[in-house]
Amino acid sequence: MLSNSVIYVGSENPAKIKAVEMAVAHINRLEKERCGNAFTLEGIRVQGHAVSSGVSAQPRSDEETIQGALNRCRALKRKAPAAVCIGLEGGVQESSYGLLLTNWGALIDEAGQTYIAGGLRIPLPPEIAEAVRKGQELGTVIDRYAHQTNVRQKEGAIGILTQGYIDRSQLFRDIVLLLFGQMKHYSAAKI
Ligand SMILES: O=P(O)(O)OP(=O)(O)OP(=O)(O)OC[C@H]1O[C@@H](n2cnc3c(O)ncnc32)[C@H](O)[C@@H]1O
Ligand SMILES: [Mg+2]
Repeated sequence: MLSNSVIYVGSENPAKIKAVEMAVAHINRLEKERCGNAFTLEGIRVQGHAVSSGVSAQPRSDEETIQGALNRCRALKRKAPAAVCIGLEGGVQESSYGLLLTNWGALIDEAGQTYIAGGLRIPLPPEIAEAVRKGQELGTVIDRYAHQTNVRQKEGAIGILTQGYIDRSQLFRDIVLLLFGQMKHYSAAKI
């Protein structure tokens, strides 16, 4: 059990906050099945706070995207030193297979240990990739592509490009599970 009853997320984007809530619910279900009461997040509240990512609005490499996730959780940790803080960041990465959609997360635990984890990645279609390479934000380009508004706060580019088989919250949920999983693994008996 965490001593602090709030987990902070460095964003007010509902897709990201929902992702952390989904991860917490998944862990509680899993731990109940395993009767592993040592690691429960029962009763934990998830709270979003807008903080600066400290990188460009559209990170263009894994390095920059990881940095953005780290900056977000470090900014939160300065505000709430005793809490678990999470930063989630979307970005793109150039490859010989096209421009890839990428997502990264970072978590600082109660003891101050930092963990990072990456998410699923798929190539962006050439017309989206071209617009992003020219300097536009993916969030803007995907809205135009999907004839929708605020896709980034809903199913995300991943949801649009996979017909909703995987949406942005599910993608970030898995990243958050990788973060909590590592936290549990490396901090073992402490929780
Ligand atoms: O309020 P914040 O937390 O900043 O949420 P955001 O939607 O802007 O998300 P990010 O800053 O993490 O994403 C960086 C950029 O990549 C874009 N992006 C990344 N993944 C996306 C997705 O799945 N759908 C739409 N836009 C995405 C987003 O619009 C930003 O321009
Ligand atoms: Mg942003």
